[in-house]
Amino acid sequence: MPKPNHSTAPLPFPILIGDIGGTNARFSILTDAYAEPKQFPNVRTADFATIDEAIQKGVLDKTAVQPRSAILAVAGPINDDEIPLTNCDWVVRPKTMIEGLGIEDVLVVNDFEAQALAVAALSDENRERIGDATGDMIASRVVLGPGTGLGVGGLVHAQHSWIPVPGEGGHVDLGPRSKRDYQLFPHIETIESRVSAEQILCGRGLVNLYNAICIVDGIQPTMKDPADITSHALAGSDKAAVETVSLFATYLGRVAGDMAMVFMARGGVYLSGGISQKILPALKKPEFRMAFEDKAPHTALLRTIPTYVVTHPLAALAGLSSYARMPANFGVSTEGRRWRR
Ligand SMILES: Nc1ncnc2c1ncn2[C@@H]1O[C@H](COP(=O)(O)OP(=O)(O)OP(=O)(O)O)[C@@H](O)[C@H]1O
Repeated sequence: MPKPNHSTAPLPFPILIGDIGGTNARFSILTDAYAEPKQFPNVRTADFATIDEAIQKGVLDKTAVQPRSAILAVAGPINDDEIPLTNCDWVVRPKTMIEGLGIEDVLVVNDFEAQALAVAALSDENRERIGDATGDMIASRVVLGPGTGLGVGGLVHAQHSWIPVPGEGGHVDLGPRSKRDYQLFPHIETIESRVSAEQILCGRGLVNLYNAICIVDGIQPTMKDPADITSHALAGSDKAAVETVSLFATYLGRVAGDMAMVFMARGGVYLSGGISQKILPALKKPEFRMAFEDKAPHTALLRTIPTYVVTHPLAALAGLSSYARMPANFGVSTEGRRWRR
């Protein structure tokens, strides 16, 4: 019977690497520490009843390589032998995987830990800088990802290693500051009467903010899809959409600046998730960076911290691969989330 195991011994190669999102799951296999990962086509989670079936049909049936271990990044807390995913019906059951898929060792981590691992070493081709602050200081970092929700992960640099810190940073309070904020915030849909950052800084949050603007300005909302709002905003073809994305950039800058202070992220703040890349031109306008730096009494500190949008198409997989190759460079906790035959 497979058992939970806290071993920090390296996982044996070949290693199956998986980034399991709500809509898509992405897989690759690392055959050894030096080889390029063997990449498999994205799997749509809705196309398979279980993750085990998706791994069998989407990966194992397509290669002669039998992985001995697996590292899987999932959206959601890892508290038990059964890990339900936040935005799809799959349940990750490492014990069942070990029994059914010929894998002997499974480590499950949080999706934003994987994103954090990725930003330890991201080359310039895989990121786009926002603002003038530059530098690749070996120092703590933060990643924020507005997508279906708002994920936040810290990457603390301590004792010569990178320590990813999973958390629920997307659920911090977000408060009004400007006169316009005070008009709009009473109309932002709350969660148990609270405006958490995720009520605004994600796909449905964009719609929430757009609706509040329409209410205050007395206009009929015409858009329900976040992608419509951002495309009208970028094209400059709808005034409320333009303001929505401008304020989204301001609020994202505000929360990103807060996270930078919490983690003393002199190494940089990285924006990932489905939305950041799509609104890159809006993030390059002054609002994001102004809000990021507007952190008295620490404005001078924030001015020195670089901010980037992650443009790597498979950043989480890249982060997990770096860890799988060189586990000694990272302080990844395995307690309660590693299972071995
Ligand atoms: N062009 C766009 N502008 C604004 N929002 C968008 C755009 N395209 C997608 N979105 C929103 O982004 C969210 C999806 O984000 P993301 O791609 O990060 O998903 P995810 O939760 O990581 O899931 P998965 O990993 O399965 O893709 C949805 O709310 C979607 O409506």
